[in-house]
Order: sequence, then structure tokens, then C-alpha cells
Amino acid sequence: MLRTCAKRLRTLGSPLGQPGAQRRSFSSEKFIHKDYALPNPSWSKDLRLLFDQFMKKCEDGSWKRLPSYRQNFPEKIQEFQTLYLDSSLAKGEQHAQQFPRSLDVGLGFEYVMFCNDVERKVLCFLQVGPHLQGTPGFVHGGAIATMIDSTTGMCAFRAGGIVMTANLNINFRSPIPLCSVVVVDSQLDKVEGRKVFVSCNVRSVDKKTLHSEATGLFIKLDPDKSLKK
Ligand SMILES: CCCCCCCCCC(=O)SCCNC(=O)CCNC(=O)[C@H](O)C(C)(C)COP(=O)(O)OP(=O)(O)OC[C@H]1O[C@@H](n2cnc3c(N)ncnc32)[C@H](O)[C@@H]1OP(=O)(O)O
Repeated sequence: MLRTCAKRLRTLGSPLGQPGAQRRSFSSEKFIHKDYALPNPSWSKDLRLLFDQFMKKCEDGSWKRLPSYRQNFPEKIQEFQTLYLDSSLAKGEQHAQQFPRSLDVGLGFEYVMFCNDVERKVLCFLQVGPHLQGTPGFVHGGAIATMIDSTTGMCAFRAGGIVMTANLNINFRSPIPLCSVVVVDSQLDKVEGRKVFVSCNVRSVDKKTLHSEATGLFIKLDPDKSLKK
């Protein structure tokens, strides 16, 4: 599995394939808003098949593919700041990137999310790259938590608007092999006032292995309360 992973990355000319290769600078990417939730050469056959399968489901409008960017659009940052922050943008914030998209292509999180707003579900098809290792050969628990947080967070966002994670409870049932593809399946359970409850499981593509189960509590932000920086 790891050998296949390394081979695919060499074709991409990633730092793993070319030791000492330079990372791209922030400035070259600054205002380029590329959609990363689209196939690239690091995607395995499994990820590509799931992508194609769900793109077909999008044709009747029941499912939607969610685009995904490294950086927030400046107007979105401005809107968030105006509504929820009481201080000016911190230095360096113009270089901020979405954490799950911040690793080079193929090395970290390769994923695409699809939502079904009638069923109140968000699915994430995730390929876990070689830089997400925890126990040798397996994915780090924090990396799994990141994608559970992102997927359940997106599910809560679609129901409740701008939210923050207040509680995330994860049971790790079986380790995820590095470079494999898994399905993160999140479901909105209920909304009670500002509280949005979401549950989630992470399974292998063939659904035979349950890797993790989780529940999340998200709180809709209150524009009358500023977040402190
Ligand atoms: C495009 C979008 C895609 C989204 C994907 C991104 C996913 C990533 C999301 C994150 O990782 S966010 C980062 C991690 N989270 C944080 O840093 C949040 C830190 N916590 C806070 O800032 C505040 O605690 C929070 C905004 C969550 C809530 O503060 P508030 O002052 O707005 O709420 P408040 O304390 O008044 O509580 C509102 C209700 O929620 C309940 N509550 C709050 N925190 C709770 C908690 N931890 N457990 C249980 N209940 C909680 C609280 O009891 C109350 O219940 P009642 O209305 O019934 O009285």
C-alpha cells in the first residue's frame, strides 16, 4: 500500500519523490482559489470511483459536491470579522490556510465532500496520505479527528450557518491503514436553539470495517457575542 502511495506521488513530483524539493511560496498562491475537491493524479482508483459515483448522484440535484479551497475568500473573512470579532485582522492572517488543505497534494488529506440537504447528510470521501502517520503504517488519531470535525462541522453549518465545535466525542474502533480511502458519513441528529447535534461514522470503502464513531455538538455563533482573539 505504501509503495503504491509513493509511486503515485513520484508522478506528481512531490517532496516525497524528490528529496529537497522546494515548497511553493505563499505569495505564488496568494489569491489563487483553486477548487481542491476535484480529482488529481494522487487520487487512487477507490477515491476516483466514489467521486464518479456521487457525481452521477448529483445529476438529479439530490446530492451536491462541495467545492473546497485552501484560503478563505477575503470578503468571507471580512464578513466573519465584522459579525463575530472585535479586533482587526491579526498579522499573517492573509497567509492563513484551511488546515486540512494545507499539506502538499497527495501527502495529507485528499478528499471531497458531498451533501444531501433533504437527508441532512454530509459524506466525505477521504484518502489519507503518508504524512498523516501515527502508529507505523496507520493514520494518526488527530488526523482522523480533523476530518471528523470538518465533515460533521460542514453538516452542522448546512443546518445552522456559522458554528463552532463545542464538543467532539470519538471512539476509535479499528486503525485506518495509511494511504487507504475511507468514508466519513455524518448525519444531523437535531437542532435545539443554538445547539446543533451531529453523529458520524468512519468506514472502509467496502463498509465492512468500522474505523470510528463520533458525535459532535456545534454551537451557532451569536452575533451579539464577540469571539476574543
Ligand atoms: C464552511 C464551514 C465548514 C465548517 C467546518 C469546520 C469545522 C471546524 C470547526 C472547528 O474546529 S471550530 C474550533 C474548535 N472550537 C472552538 O475553538 C470553540 C471554543 N468555544 C467557544 O468559542 C465557545 O464555547 C462557543 C462559541 C462554542 C460557545 O460559546 P457561546 O458563548 O456562544 O455559547 P454559550 O456558552 O452561551 O452556550 C450556548 C449553549 O450551548 C451550550 N454549550 C456550550 N458549550 C458546550 C459544551 N462544550 N458542551 C455542552 N453544551 C455546551 C451551553 O450550555 C448553552 O446551552 P443552553 O442554550 O441550553 O443554555
